[in-house]
Amino acid sequence: MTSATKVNPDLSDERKKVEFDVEEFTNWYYKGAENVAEKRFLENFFLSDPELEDKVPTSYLSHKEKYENAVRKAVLVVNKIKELQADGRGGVDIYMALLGGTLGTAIFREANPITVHFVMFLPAIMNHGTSDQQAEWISRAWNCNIIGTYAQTELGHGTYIRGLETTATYDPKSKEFILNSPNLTSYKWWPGGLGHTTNYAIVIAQLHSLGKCHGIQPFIVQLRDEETHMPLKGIKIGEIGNKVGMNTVNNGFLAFDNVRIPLKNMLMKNAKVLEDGQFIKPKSSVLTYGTMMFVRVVILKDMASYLSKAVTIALRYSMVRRQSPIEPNKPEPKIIEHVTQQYKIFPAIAKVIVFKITAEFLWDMYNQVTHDLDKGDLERLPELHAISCCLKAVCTNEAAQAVEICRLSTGGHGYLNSAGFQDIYGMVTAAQTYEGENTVMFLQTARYLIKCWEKAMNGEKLTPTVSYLENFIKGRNSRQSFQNSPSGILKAFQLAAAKKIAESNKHLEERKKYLSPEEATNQTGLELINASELHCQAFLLQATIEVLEDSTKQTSLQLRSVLKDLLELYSVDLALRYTGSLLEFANMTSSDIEFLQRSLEALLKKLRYNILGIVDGFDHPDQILGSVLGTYDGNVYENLINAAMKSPLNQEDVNKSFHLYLKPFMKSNL
Ligand SMILES: CCCCCCCCCCCCCCCC(=O)SCCNC(=O)CCNC(=O)[C@H](O)C(C)(C)COP(=O)(O)OP(=O)(O)OC[C@H]1O[C@@H](n2cnc3c(N)ncnc32)[C@H](O)[C@@H]1OP(=O)(O)O
Ligand SMILES: Cc1cc2nc3c(=O)[nH]c(=O)nc-3n(C[C@H](O)[C@H](O)[C@H](O)COP(=O)(O)OP(=O)(O)OC[C@H]3O[C@@H](n4cnc5c(N)ncnc54)[C@H](O)[C@@H]3O)c2cc1C
Repeated sequence: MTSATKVNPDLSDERKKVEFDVEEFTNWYYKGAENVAEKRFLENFFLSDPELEDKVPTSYLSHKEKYENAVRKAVLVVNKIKELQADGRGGVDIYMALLGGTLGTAIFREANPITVHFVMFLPAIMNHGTSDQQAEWISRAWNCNIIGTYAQTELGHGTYIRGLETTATYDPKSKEFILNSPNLTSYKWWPGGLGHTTNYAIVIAQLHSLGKCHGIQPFIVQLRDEETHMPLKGIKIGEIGNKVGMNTVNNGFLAFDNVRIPLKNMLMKNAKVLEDGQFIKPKSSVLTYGTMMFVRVVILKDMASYLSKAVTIALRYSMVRRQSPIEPNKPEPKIIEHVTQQYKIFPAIAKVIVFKITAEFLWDMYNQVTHDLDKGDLERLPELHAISCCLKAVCTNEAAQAVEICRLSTGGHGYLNSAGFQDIYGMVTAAQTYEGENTVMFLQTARYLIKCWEKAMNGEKLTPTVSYLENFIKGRNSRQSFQNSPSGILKAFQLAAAKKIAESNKHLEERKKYLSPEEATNQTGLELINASELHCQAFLLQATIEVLEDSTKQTSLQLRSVLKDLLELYSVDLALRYTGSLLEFANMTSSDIEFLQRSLEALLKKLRYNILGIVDGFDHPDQILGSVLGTYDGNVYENLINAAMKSPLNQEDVNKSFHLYLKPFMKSNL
């Protein structure tokens, strides 16, 4: 962690003021010293390999060079993982660490080009394949003998997947499916790695058999020859072009012209087609959507990781950058002394902890529900779908906003690629759209909330994430005055969510009197989103309060007290961001707002000298941060000039454009 160079005294002075044991926080954050040791081992194992180091910063590479460099590294990384596994080290977790998160993005900067193979292609075979299909494909895919993608989205449809247009028509004579892209809008568009990396895909297509359409189903399709990598007959394939971020991913397009695949290539764990073409329905049609749910769950953890990098860069920089005297005739202070600067960064640090805790909570819930599904029990599937949709939306939206604020908090230098924000921003903003566009995700949760509301009104028992609606109906919370504490703010959010759900339902029902249910839902969309967001914020706070309470029982008093301050900061900031809803629905008064404002300011002050310990405790080595502004030693000005010198333009004193264009132009103007 410590750098060999001399640490900027401004930063070393700050470190002396931290009142808790940073290593204790690190062990708490990563759930044990063993996990920390493993994390550090992995970081060192991968980041000390000179083959994985970029001689020229990747931002100076062309689109093609970036891609080729990323594929080279992806192969190296998987080979290194196999090396570790041969030594009996690690399992699936190693892959997770390298597909996204901090280690993966440190190596690839923009993204790992084969992430979709591991997080979607393989899980789709595991979730939707029969045991025979798993036996045929899993080990080849796991060993990367074949590399696949998940081809669902088309030029014309991404959200409304029932509207996909690619067809898979069963031919009982040859016992094959014939895949076709009937028009331009049916071209697959976006799948990660599809352009030039993958040779297989899970293709989601409309199944036609015996003259009937049976809706979308997953098929495993070979796209390229395993030796030559040439696209197979009838397959048109390419890359969709460069993007805001994630440029190493090679997202692609794909079209089929009478491509035949055998019957056994439809993934048939749920729905089935028999040899004679008869279609056997799945237990539930939404089981086809399982792979998307898995990724929505892992995205949350990813958001905590990316944001933890952004806040580390912003805070360390703010503790060495000096600008603008606060008192006339006094020296220029560190910019962190400007209270507005503290407000830009401290609440975002609290968010990292809240997102991480909730991500782990959701991961446990996902494992429980999928375990139940394997036994044929689908009861908690709608609840998991609903909570994962709104969490994906809130956490990616908030991470994107917070990363941008962190960038702004570093002024002009933050706009440089070498500051590291651009790559982080590219990753978090992509997640607002992929795996379900966020507005659509909020509406999915709202659909569930309205159903729960109706159930609760009928006196039916609700599942844990919505049980507060029962309490509301029984009138337990409604008369309470607003309490300025995390649990008081939680109650206010639950009350506001319940009232907003009730109000949306009322307006929905009114509209249903003269509109179709679907159009009534459309007209009520703004309120439904609002209800969904309030519900999600309540859940994030509740999960954090419960986990913090439990997990800090064994920690030192000093650490517990800082974590308590961070939880208070998170909840006070949350309440202030939602004063409109809380004033409207949760017995909040204007004097409560004034009090919250004072609490916010007091908490910023209280955390001022401990907050560096938290970002240091995230334990990101300089290579993970990849930022000239965030290095542990705080020598930002040396880093800035060193990074500038790596610009290809700085490798010569005079660029040829001077002789070609500028000189003739400047002389002719004489
Ligand atoms: C550190 C860690 C590193 C980690 C490692 C890095 C990881 C991070 C890298 C990732 C990299 C990925 C790259 C992006 C990969 C793509 O983006 S793949 C493409 C993803 N596409 C989408 O998500 C499309 C979004 N659209 C949809 O999900 C659905 O079509 C919609 C919006 C839910 C609508 O579908 P629909 O059939 O019209 O559904 P609808 O009529 O609204 O509802 C029908 C019923 O199904 C239910 N339902 C809908 N969906 C589901 C579901 N999934 N489950 C259960 N029930 C469902 C509804 O609740 C509803 O239930 P009822 O109310 O009727 O009881
Ligand atoms: C970086 C990246 C990687 C991706 N990787 C993959 C991949 O590997 N595989 C794959 O199959 N796909 C992938 N995708 C595609 C992605 O899943 C879709 O882009 C996403 O689901 C949104 O669909 P869309 O593009 O059709 O947006 P649209 O649905 O067209 O959204 C456009 C607007 O319409 C609104 N809208 C649409 N429907 C509704 C509704 N019902 N109610 C209210 N508003 C609505 C949306 O809110 C949005 O504002 C990727 C996308 C990106 C950006």
